[in-house]
Amino acid sequence: MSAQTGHGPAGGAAAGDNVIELRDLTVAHGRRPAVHHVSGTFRRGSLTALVGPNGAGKTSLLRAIAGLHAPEEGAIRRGAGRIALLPQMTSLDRAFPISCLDVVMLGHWSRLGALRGAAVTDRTAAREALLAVGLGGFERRPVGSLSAGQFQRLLFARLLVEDAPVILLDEPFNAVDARTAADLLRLVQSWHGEGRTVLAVLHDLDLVRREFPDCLLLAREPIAWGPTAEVLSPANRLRARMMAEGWDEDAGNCDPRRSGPAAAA
Ligand SMILES: Nc1ncnc2c1ncn2[C@@H]1O[C@H](COP(=O)(O)OP(=O)(O)OP(=O)(O)O)[C@@H](O)[C@H]1O
Repeated sequence: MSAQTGHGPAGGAAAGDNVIELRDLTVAHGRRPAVHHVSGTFRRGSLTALVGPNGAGKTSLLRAIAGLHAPEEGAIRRGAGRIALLPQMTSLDRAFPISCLDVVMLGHWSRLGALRGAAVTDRTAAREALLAVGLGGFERRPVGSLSAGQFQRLLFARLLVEDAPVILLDEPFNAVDARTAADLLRLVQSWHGEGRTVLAVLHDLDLVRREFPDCLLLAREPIAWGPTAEVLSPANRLRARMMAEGWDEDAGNCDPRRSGPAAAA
């Protein structure tokens, strides 16, 4: 498969290229919108950074795309293929008594179903995934004994065996050292090279400019979506900051007749 880039509100691609399409999407907690009026498409093979201030709705949007949070309004059209999600590390309970190999095996079960017994080849693939993320020999280690960086490597090993065409990453390089971040970034780049569609929540804008061809800048609503250099203009970043600062946490849903992103990339 060859990698493609380019997507956003303007679209322009053939429908089959659009792996995920957001139609005037609002995601809410209770009746309070976390993010609203997002419209646009992620093209097959695109590599997109999802950026924005704290509380901008990035995690909420990611979870909605993954199917873990139903839209309050609007719709998400998902093309064929599974979606794998790497949650924020802080949201995971690492005290759970489970071995590293078993965590990686969970990637098989999400792909093939929990009722199917593990085959020898599945265990081999899980061991190979551990090796690929630099955790060879960690098979029997309880996850609770891992450092933050090792734990993130482990979750990437699980993504490797999940083998999903669409991969969502929530702050994948948070709380890991530079070497671990570089190793994990190489995996992300290899997924992009294989034609997978990758969307990653990130805060490091220098990294985004260097490594992510496309970007969605969010501040409860899309500020801009498209080629990274254009999206991360000083004017767009200022607007995102002002939108985030001016947001009323207690506001309910707004007029549903309003639609479309605030600004196209
Ligand atoms: N489970 C929840 N229940 C109620 N409100 C929530 C919940 N999760 C998120 N929110 C609210 O939704 C809004 C968006 O949060 P979200 O975590 O999606 O933002 P974010 O851009 O990922 O933030 P950060 O960069 O700080 O991780 C915030 O106001 C947050 O308080």
